[in-house]
Amino acid sequence: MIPSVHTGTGPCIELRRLHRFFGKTKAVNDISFSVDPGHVFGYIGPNGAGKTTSMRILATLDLPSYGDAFVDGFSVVNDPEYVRRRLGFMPDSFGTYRDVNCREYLDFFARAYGLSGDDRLRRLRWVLSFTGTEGMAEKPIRGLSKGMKQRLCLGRALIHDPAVLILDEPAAGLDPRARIQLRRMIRELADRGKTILISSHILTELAEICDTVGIIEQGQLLATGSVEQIQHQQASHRDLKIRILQRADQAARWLEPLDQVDSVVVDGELVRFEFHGDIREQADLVAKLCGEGFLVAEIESHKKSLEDVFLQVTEGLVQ
Ligand SMILES: Nc1ncnc2c1ncn2[C@@H]1O[C@H](COP(=O)(O)OP(=O)(O)OP(=O)(O)O)[C@@H](O)[C@H]1O
Repeated sequence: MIPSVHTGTGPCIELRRLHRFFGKTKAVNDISFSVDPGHVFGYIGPNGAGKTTSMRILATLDLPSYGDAFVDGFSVVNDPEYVRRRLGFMPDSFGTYRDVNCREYLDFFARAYGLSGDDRLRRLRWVLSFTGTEGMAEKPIRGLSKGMKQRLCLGRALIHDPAVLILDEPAAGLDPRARIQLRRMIRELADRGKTILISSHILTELAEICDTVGIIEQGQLLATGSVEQIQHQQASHRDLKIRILQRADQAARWLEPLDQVDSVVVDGELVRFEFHGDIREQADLVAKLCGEGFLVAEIESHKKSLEDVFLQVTEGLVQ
């Protein structure tokens, strides 16, 4: 019996120096990372970054040019049969099974995974209920909305109760409510012990549900860590607005030559500038201003938004 959650002690998903070349295109160019059991890893990158290629390798649908990927320590190259039973893959495009209904569709995949008898029926009932598709069970797939098709596709990935889920842009094309519902489902699956790799173009989309994110561009991992860590690493640049009672113009002249200060603008009592430093250095700066006798009355400090961080890390390069 294959366990439905990870039972070992090592990482549940691991990419080790993974490479995949298509002619001259380095779709995946030396990517390594690992995902701990029960964690959600957000794989974020612009079009053509290499997300789908690496996910397809993990799902044993393609092979690396060099390197390897592992599920529960089993290699996608050497043990693809084992890996396939342990993971559920939701591709970025839904297959064409227009004339079968949802129950028949899920039943087909349940049988393909070797489920039979009461086990199969129980699993079908659970998947229809979890994905909120039970009301659609007898409806032909051709009549489903995009959101319902995505739910059914997630149901297919879950039908054999895999420990690992690889979800390639599951939220693409969904309306805001459907996105929120999908996020809730993914978080619930992680809380039940599933290990999840999920891709998106949009960092903010995944920020709430991911334990860790990796930002990928042109086949390379540019940054990895929790959303807070990445934001902190990249947010060495803040917009500061300081209200200085009296002598604001003198304070601006004092600030201008400092290495960490740029683009100083004075507007009455307000002094606005870009500050290249962390929160500690910001505190030091304010202390020095006070030490110089300036009456600092208010401070507003704006960290970079997640969108800004994403744009800063990636260069918008397409190959
Ligand atoms: N079968 C293939 N043959 C040739 N080139 C390919 C093939 N599959 C992918 N590529 C190329 O590899 C690069 C990475 O593509 P991939 O689909 O992995 O990116 P992605 O991050 O998933 O992009 P998107 O967000 O647009 O789906 C692209 O330049 C793409 O054109």
